[in-house]
Amino acid sequence: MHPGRLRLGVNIDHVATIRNARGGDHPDPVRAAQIVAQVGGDGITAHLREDRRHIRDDDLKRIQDATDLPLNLEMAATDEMLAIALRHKPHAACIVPENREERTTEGGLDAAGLHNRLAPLVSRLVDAGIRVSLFIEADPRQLEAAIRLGAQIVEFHTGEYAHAAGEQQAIELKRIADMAALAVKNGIEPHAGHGLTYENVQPIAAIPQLAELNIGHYLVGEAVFVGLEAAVRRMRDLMDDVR
Ligand SMILES: CC(=O)[C@@H](O)[C@H](O)COP(=O)(O)O
Ligand SMILES: NCC(=O)COP(=O)(O)O
Repeated sequence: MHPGRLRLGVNIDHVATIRNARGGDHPDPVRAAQIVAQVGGDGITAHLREDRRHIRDDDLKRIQDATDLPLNLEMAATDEMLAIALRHKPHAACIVPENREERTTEGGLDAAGLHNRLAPLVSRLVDAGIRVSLFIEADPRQLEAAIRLGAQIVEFHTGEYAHAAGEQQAIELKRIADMAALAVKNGIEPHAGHGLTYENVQPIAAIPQLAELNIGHYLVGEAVFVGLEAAVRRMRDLMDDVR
C-alpha cells in the first residue's frame, strides 16, 4: 500500500501542441501548470521531445518559476536531454523511449536492452539529486533492469491496458498490479501513465502500491469542453473514490 494519497501528475504537453499549432504563445502551458496547482494537482509532467513538437526548452524554467509543484521532466536517453536535465534540475526525470516518427509514446523503455547506455545517464541524474523514473512495460525483466540501474521510480506504461477491452484489459491490469507490488518489494516507487481517461482510470488507481498517475492528453481534451480546472477536479475525484 502506498502510505500517502495517490498523486496526480498532469502532463501539459498538449496545451503546448495547441499553442504551437499557430506558432504563437497561446494557450500557455505555464498557465495550465498554474491552474493544475490551484485545483489540487500534485505535479506537472512535461515531455521535452527531441523534435520539440510541443514542450519547448524555455517552457521548462517558466513552469518551474510559475509553480511550486514538482516538475517531472520526461526525456529521451540522450546526452542533449541529460545536459538539459542537469541544467534545470527538475524534481524527477522520467526516461522514455522516443522516435521522431511516433505520434505518441508507443511502449515502454527497453531498460534491460539499453542497460549500458542508461547506466551512466541514470547515475549522473541520481548524483545531481534528481529522482530517476524509467517508463517501462509492466514486465519482470524490465523491472529487474530498473532495479539494477538504480532508478528510484518506475512508471508503468498503461497504453496496452487503455487500448484493450474485456478479458485482455483484465490481463493487462493484473500485469500492472503484480509489477507494482514487486516494485515496492524491491524499494522502487511505482507510478503509471499513458492513455488514462475517466472511463479507465479507476481500476489502475485502485492498485494500492501505485504512488502516482501521470495523465495528460485526455485531460487537455476534456479541458476543451469543460475547462482544465473541472477536468482535473473530476479526475482527482475519480481517483479518490477508489483509494
Ligand atoms: C511517456 C508517455 O506516455 C507520455 O507522457 C508522453 O509524453 C507521450 O508523448 P506525447 O505527450 O508527445 O504524446
Ligand atoms: N507518462 C504518461 C503521461 O505523462 C501522460 O500520458 P497521456 O495521458 O498523455 O497519454
